[in-house]
Amino acid sequence: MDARARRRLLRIPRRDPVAGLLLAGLLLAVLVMAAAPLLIGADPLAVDYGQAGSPPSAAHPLGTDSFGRDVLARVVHGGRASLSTAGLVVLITVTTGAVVGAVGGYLGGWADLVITRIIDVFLAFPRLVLAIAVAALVDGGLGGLVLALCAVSWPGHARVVRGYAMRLRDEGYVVAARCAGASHWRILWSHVLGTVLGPVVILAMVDVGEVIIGVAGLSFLGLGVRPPSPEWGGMLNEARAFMEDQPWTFLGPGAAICFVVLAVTYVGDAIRDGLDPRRPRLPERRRRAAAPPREEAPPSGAGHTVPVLARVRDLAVTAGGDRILSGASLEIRAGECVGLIGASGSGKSTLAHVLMGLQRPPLAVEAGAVELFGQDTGGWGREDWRRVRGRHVGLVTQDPLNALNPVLTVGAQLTEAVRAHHRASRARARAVALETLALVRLPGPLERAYPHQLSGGMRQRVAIAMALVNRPRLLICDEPTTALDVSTQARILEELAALRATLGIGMLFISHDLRLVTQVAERVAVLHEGRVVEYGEVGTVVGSPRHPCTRRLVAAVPGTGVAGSPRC
Ligand SMILES: Nc1ncnc2c1ncn2[C@@H]1O[C@H](COP(=O)(O)OP(=O)(O)OP(=O)(O)O)[C@@H](O)[C@H]1O
Repeated sequence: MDARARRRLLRIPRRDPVAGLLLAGLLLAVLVMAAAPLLIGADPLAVDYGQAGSPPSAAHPLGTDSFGRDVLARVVHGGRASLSTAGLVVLITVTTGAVVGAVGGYLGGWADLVITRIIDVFLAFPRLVLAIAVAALVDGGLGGLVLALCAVSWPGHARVVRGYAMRLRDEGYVVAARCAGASHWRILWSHVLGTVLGPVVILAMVDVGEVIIGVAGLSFLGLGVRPPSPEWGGMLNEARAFMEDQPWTFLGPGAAICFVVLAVTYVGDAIRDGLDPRRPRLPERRRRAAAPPREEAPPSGAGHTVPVLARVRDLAVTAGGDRILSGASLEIRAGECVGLIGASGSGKSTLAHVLMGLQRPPLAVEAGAVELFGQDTGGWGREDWRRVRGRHVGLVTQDPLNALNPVLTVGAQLTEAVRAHHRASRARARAVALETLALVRLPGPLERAYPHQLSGGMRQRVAIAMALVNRPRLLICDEPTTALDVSTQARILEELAALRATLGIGMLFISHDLRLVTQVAERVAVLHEGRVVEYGEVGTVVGSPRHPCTRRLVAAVPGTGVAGSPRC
């Protein structure tokens, strides 16, 4: 677990005081159970018929049962059996499920087929019925109970882990590890199991509650811990006959089961939320009170009265305490192209995401403002952003394969994009889609192609068509040509410039290559460590760069003759 995850875990009691209290209660309960022989004087097995069925008193705070045994001592000692059995079951099931699921999902083929069939067989039976059958078959007291609960619990874990492993199998870093010659077992251990560990631990926490109920349930049915040894489920079973006359005999174990199951489940949930770096630290946007705009932004086409399409003012963005953007400002006017340039990690994509309202926790806007079409986006809600994204602002990213759905044809995706914003018939939407394909110089029949059937350049054109299909007023291009070869890059740039002229749209062109920016942009903003350090006409910025970072970027363009500092 990395330091950030540890910090997030330690912050849980502050973020969620109820979880903190329940965790403290659980730890206290475990401590009391562990030190039971020292703390509780009464013997949980000592029978005293003279005291049988006594109500709670100073000598017996939870009363005695029908054999005169101290209920408090039995609850505390019984908790040791319940919790240790549950812990053992969870440990075995999580390990088995993770290993089996990871092997099946990662290896695929016959191994996966056999594993999934076995999982299916286990999952086909109702959990409790299967557990009862196994426990009855083994008839081995505590050992049989553990075996029965493991038998019904591991398939659920295996199925979840298998799903993760199948996805991870084709992840770039796993493929890279394969290409580097790593063995299957090494990849399984460090890449697959290492990655699924987080979700598996969370699943295990949530499972603890269910297993405690399982232990209690089987013991209640006489299939677990054997009398006279105390165990919560077994105690409930014994108390059943005396429920009306001696209610205290079932209140103790009943309350213990309820508390532990509720506390473990709640704390498990809180840990899952706490470990998820995408969860917000505060309810989103609590800081901002501005009313969201209910009016749709002005439509594209004739009649634009707002010259500035986007304005970013002193934008400060953090991610879990780290500053990503600090006081970034720029504006994009209708019809112009602004280049945003900076070294890797300077915050370019983050700025683009904030402009599209796409930032997710841990990224948080701490200060400053983003205006789109003259409106402050600070108070916009999900629906406001949905109406603007794709309709008035389009985004083109550097990886079109990620932006396109692999199982839908190009035509279907373009049509869907039109219909997301317009009440257009399928035929009308298709006509717009074809028109847009022509605009990016792709032939109409391509609408029937799937993304994987296209070349990199064609895919990027489709991604541009997707961004333009609703004729937005502002296009954000986040390194749109990075993944392309030089000649395709040049063609795409020419086409973007032509489209800008034809459609009259404003454009933010993000790149780390100043040469590209000078080809398409009129003005350029240089981003360095989250700050716009230089902003102006391309000719001025390139001709007489003032900031060392700009000088470095300019120096990297052959033929400029400007000396740059060693580091940007
Ligand atoms: N979701 C996130 N959580 C935490 N940190 C993030 C997140 N997104 C971005 N960052 C951090 O913000 C910084 C800027 O990232 P960003 O992707 O905006 O840079 P960039 O200039 O676009 O880089 P590149 O040119 O390499 O794409 C980086 O240090 C990155 O680690």
